Amino acid sequence: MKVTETELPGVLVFEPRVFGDERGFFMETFNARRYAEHGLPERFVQDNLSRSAHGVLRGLHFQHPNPQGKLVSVLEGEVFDVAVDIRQGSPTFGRWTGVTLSAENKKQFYVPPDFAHGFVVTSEVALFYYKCTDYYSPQDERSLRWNDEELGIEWPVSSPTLSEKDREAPRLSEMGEGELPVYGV
Ligand SMILES: Cc1cn([C@H]2C[C@H](O)[C@@H](COP(=O)(O)OP(=O)(O)O[C@H]3O[C@@H](C)C(=O)[C@@H](O)[C@H]3O)O2)c(=O)[nH]c1=O
Repeated sequence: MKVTETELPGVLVFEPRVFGDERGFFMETFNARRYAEHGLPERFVQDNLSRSAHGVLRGLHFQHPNPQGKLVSVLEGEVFDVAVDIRQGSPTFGRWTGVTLSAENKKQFYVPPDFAHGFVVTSEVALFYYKCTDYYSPQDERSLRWNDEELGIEWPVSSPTLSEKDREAPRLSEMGEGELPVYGV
């Protein structure tokens, strides 16, 4: 398994080993012991699957309190996936990093707890599959504006399809007292 660090400490790209043969291929999509060697928690408690059409953008999402770390991947199609450091006081506060995930490249992206996460679909359809370190908590879920100028995320799609919640999401500077996580807490 190849593991690549990004410019945001803790945000990692995994490329699992793929065993191809005349039947097709085999790969381990998660192995608690091996992923823990790279700092991931051994315990993931919820798995999610979403299907989206080309140009759909889901995000930027986070839970506070009760944050979720997410190990995300694509089973069909292709997305551009983004993690944003929203921890107040972090040396990399407000910075983002992104990676193309596809069924073909089989990359996985680890977005640690307290980072905002989002993706946009660049193929006709995408099946997006991810593991979470904590449970969905509707009262704690928050959305951050996908095109906040302060973040300057270079999305490959200019007029994405958004949920109502994501269309109305506040910018980072508009987040209220106690709505953002604090670095090191
Ligand atoms: C995320 C989630 C949603 N739901 C329900 C609530 C709602 O009625 C419906 C659709 O929810 P959403 O619109 O929030 O789905 P979606 O926009 O796909 O939300 C997801 O976006 C990506 C970017 C993430 O990082 C995820 O953590 C999650 O926030 O599914 C659950 O029951 N459990 C869950 O874990």
